[in-house]
Amino acid sequence: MTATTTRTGLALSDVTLAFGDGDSQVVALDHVDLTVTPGEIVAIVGPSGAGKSSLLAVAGGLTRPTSGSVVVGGTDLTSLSGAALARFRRDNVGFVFQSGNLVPALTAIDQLRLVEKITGRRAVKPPVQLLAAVGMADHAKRRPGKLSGGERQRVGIARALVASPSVLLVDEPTAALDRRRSHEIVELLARQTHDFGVATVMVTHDHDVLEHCDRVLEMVDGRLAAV
Ligand SMILES: Nc1ncnc2c1ncn2[C@@H]1O[C@H](COP(=O)(O)OP(=O)(O)OP(=O)(O)O)[C@@H](O)[C@H]1O
Repeated sequence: MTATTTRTGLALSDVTLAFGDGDSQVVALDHVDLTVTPGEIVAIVGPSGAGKSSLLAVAGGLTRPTSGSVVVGGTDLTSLSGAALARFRRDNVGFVFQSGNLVPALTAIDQLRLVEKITGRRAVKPPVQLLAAVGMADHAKRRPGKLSGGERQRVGIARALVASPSVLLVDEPTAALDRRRSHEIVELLARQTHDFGVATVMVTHDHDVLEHCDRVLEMVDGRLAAV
């Protein structure tokens, strides 16, 4: 069996996330069900304050839901204690943020090697190959200050794949990019999702890039619905 068929992606079942209580209670996620299979990229759109970032935070084990279950690669995150959850997240969840979130002092290749060092695990593909897969082989020795926004985003995507995560969570990856680069980045995310068999959830305001995704869902008032 390949790694793809043994993994189970992401499953959120009846997830609710509430902040505060009484009159001031805010329900950020309201009985959300979401299953993303390995090799599938799902886009989440929706108005500001609808709960999109909350969904990513809960799916990645950064925030515990008030109720419901979150299963990543077959493990129920709600069953893990703090330290175990942090370890699990490090080894199984990849995050890609708006601007790449790279370490300024490190070259592109060293951003990837740092993850190998921190996790103590060798990447499934060597860092050089991961950089080549995102079209950054020629820029391996450059630091973020010498890269464009799109290039930084590519390195961020390669870095998120180092630990061979079950789940890739992507927040507004095209916010800092022009139209052409936005298409390139989301096409790349979709290709890597399919090639690596990772279950990807991407939050975006950019309706232009939705064509590259396997499924589009809309979040309104903490609820998810098909578009
Ligand atoms: N730590 C918190 N404490 C209290 N309320 C919060 C907290 N985090 C988020 N919220 C509230 O939960 C709701 C959902 O917020 P969330 O950031 O998930 O929305 P979003 O769809 O990502 O918005 P945007 O598109 O503006 O980033 C909002 O009403 C927000 O004010």
